[in-house]
Amino acid sequence: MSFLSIRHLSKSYDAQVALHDFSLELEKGEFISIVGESGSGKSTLLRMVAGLMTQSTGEVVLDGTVIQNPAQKLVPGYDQIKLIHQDYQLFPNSTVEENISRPLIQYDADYRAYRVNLLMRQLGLENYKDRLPRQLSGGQQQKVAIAQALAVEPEVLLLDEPFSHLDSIQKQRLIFELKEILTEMGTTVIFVTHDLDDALRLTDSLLIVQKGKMVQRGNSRALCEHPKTRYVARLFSSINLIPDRFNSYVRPSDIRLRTKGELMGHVVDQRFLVHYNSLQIRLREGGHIWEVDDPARKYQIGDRVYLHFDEEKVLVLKS
Ligand SMILES: Nc1ncnc2c1ncn2[C@@H]1O[C@H](COP(=O)(O)OP(=O)(O)OP(=O)(O)O)[C@@H](O)[C@H]1O
Repeated sequence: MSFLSIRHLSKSYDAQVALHDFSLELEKGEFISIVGESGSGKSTLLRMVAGLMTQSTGEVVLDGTVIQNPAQKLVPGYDQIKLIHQDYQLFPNSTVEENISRPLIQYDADYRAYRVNLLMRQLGLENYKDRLPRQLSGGQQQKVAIAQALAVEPEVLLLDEPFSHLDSIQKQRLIFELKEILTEMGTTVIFVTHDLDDALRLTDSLLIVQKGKMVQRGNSRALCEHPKTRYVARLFSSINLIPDRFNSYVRPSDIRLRTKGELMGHVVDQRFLVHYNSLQIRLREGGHIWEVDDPARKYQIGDRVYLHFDEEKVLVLKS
């Protein structure tokens, strides 16, 4: 049996289904990122896994124990399962050190000091230990909230877009640091986000949700090369609809530009990106605009180009 089993979990709010028959098995220490657009049921899922929301159907089992929901448990939630979201709440009149040590109040003082110092060191908070939350940046406050959640060494950590207040450099650094700490602790992690790049910084193990349903699970390569739906395909890059073919698409990176051929268009816009120029090309046939990579940076606005792609690169996708 897996360490964490989520079995046929569903949640409806009145007539609206927020999560539909969701199942997932995770081993101890496994990381998974769940990617889905806003409203796809990610937060609802995590709150039920943490025992903070009552499900409509299904159950969550952690290491053989059924997680009780708020209708069954007087004080909802578990020390073994911590949920961190972007609207963390620190104690405003307590220092960084006090905030992190609060959850350890019932532990031995030596252990408490050891654990708080370790977390402050791991998260680079040592120089701020005597500051109050309002004297910290958003990123530092977020680190304190993470340290607070990790103080009791939870077995499962649920991350609900906790990095959205941070700028991208801070976010990349924090995800990298967190990955090291959580791997060392052997924590099982579910990270939900709408941002595929963030998801992949934590783990290559992905699960995609759409409208409350799991649509696909796999590593980034499998999902990029064999997406089941347009939404999954578009997480990796834009896709171009092939004229006169049913639900068939090709990625900008799978198109080659030539000076002769059948599918003709004109470059109408050009953007410099790190590894290539991104071109907008208006097809002669049907006037569709395609996005195409130009790695040789050869073509300019106004140029006539011919577009080629291999048949094996064509993606046939459901909506
Ligand atoms: N308390 C509630 N009452 C009624 N509907 C709700 C409630 N909470 C969430 N919903 C609805 O359930 C659906 C799933 O919401 P949820 O917050 O789980 O999605 P999400 O993927 O986490 O979205 P986001 O990324 O925007 O946080 C949405 O359509 C939302 O409007």
